[in-house]
Amino acid sequence: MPASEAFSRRHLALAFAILMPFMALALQLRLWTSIEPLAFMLFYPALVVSSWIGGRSGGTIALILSIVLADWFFMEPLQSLRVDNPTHIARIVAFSLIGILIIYAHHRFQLRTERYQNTTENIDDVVWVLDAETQRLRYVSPSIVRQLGFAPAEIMALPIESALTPTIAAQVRSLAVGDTALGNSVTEEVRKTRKDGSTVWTEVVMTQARNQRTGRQEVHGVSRNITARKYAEEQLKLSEQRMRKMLDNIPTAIACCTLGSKAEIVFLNRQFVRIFGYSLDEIPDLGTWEQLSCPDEQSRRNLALPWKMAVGTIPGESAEGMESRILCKNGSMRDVLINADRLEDMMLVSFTDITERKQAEQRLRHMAQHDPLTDLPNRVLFDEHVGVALATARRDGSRFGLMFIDLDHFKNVNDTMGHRIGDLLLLEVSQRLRQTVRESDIPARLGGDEFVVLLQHVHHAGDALRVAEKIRTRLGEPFSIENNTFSISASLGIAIYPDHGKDSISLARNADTAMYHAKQSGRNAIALSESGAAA
Ligand SMILES: Nc1nc2c(ncn2[C@@H]2O[C@H](COP(=O)(O)OP(=O)(O)OP(=O)(O)O)[C@@H](O)[C@H]2O)c(=O)[nH]1
Repeated sequence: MPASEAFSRRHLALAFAILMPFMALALQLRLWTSIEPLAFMLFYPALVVSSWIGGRSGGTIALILSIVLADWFFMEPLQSLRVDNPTHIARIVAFSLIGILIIYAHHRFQLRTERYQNTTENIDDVVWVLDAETQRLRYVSPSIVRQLGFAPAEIMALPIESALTPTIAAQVRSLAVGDTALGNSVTEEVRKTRKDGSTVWTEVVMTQARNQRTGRQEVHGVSRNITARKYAEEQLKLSEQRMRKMLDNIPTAIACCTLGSKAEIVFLNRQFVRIFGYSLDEIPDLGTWEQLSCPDEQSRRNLALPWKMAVGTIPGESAEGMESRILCKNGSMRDVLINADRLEDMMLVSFTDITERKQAEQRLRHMAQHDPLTDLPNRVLFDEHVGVALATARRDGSRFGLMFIDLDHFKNVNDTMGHRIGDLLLLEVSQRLRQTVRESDIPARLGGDEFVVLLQHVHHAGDALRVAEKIRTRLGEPFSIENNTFSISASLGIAIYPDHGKDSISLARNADTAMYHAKQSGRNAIALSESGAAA
């Protein structure tokens, strides 16, 4: 009830209490001079005030008093009242008014009492009032029986530490010394022990107050049973802890981020930190993570794409399978497969480390395309390069050359110095080939002692012949392998696109034939294909 309303009601009641005796006195002085007026002057204020304050008992007193008053003062005169006498009519009206006011006041108090009792007795919350000065509970609502198993009287008899718990008692004390005009309020959650020994969680809201009747400082409290909510919260916390533990122990790196445009990262599992080296403090949002982990535009796009795709999906759906290369904090690169799953209010992005798988794939691919002894491209890869060179030359109208190289009498090396020295010689030959040709030219080993070089951007046959001569000279220089110094020679055959063939098969055949001619001419020689393009 607002203070101003309480103030006006109280003053209205007091005004009546003062006014009515005077009114009755005036009437009595005129009509019943034989009765001592002061004798009933006391009854009127008593009647009004008892009804005003008293609730049920006050109402009962008011009723008894009104019967006594009516019987004592009104019955006899009423019988002698005469309606043709204006003074008598005024008396009847005045006494009726007094009666109505008493009944009205009593009715208001009954209503208020009932409302108050309904509120405090039927709700599960416990309402209590503490006198700040005595530090004792002045009122505890009956619902305390349901909440703690104690009767209100039992609780009120206890010191506040036991009745309200030491935490609440401390809060109450600090509120009690504060300025009540501020109406400060404190909320605290505490666990209390019930009479049967079980525990109950309560949320206690305490407010400074001043008793309007007595003017004493009080603390009003409402204790609400929140055991069910606490249990649910604890279950939720446990389930969250379990979930985090599970996420921490899976081999996939996980990042959870918000759905907003900033995509703030709210959780990283242990595997994420272990793989990439970044902690949550270092990558608060997706933008920062992209800047740090994606050195190039393409990987940045690949990293962000699953996020963006999943944001557009409905909760529960996911965007899968984008591969990206991530730069880790320690400078190493990791290949990851990124999946994004949209949850209700956030995004769960998982990174599966596929670096080893990628490396294994790379190794297999390399093995399938390279010669194991010299690590030069093998026939498979060489054919791919020739295919690309053909497409480019056809488009640009440019030329390229195919050069076949076969070592002369290599069998002798194997036979005289052993297969191992033969292998080392082949390795050395491959290195000399690499060193002699341009970066853009592609040497390869077709098998045995047969090598081939793809000569890119040849303007005319003379260019290819010059390279061939360089190779022939370089291979003719002495080899020094495991304290064995010896010399070999090689025969080389050249075919130029499109002069000696317009496809890879005819080019290869013509280069091989030219090489055969070089052999035939006495070895350690170079021969240019003599075949025309039609051959
Ligand atoms: N050490 C070694 N020898 C190989 C390898 N592959 C093939 N060879 C040998 O290389 C020799 C190739 O000989 P050919 O090219 O037929 O004949 P050549 O002795 O070189 O004589 P010309 O070619 O006629 O000058 C054979 O003896 C093969 O056994 C290899 O990987 N390592």
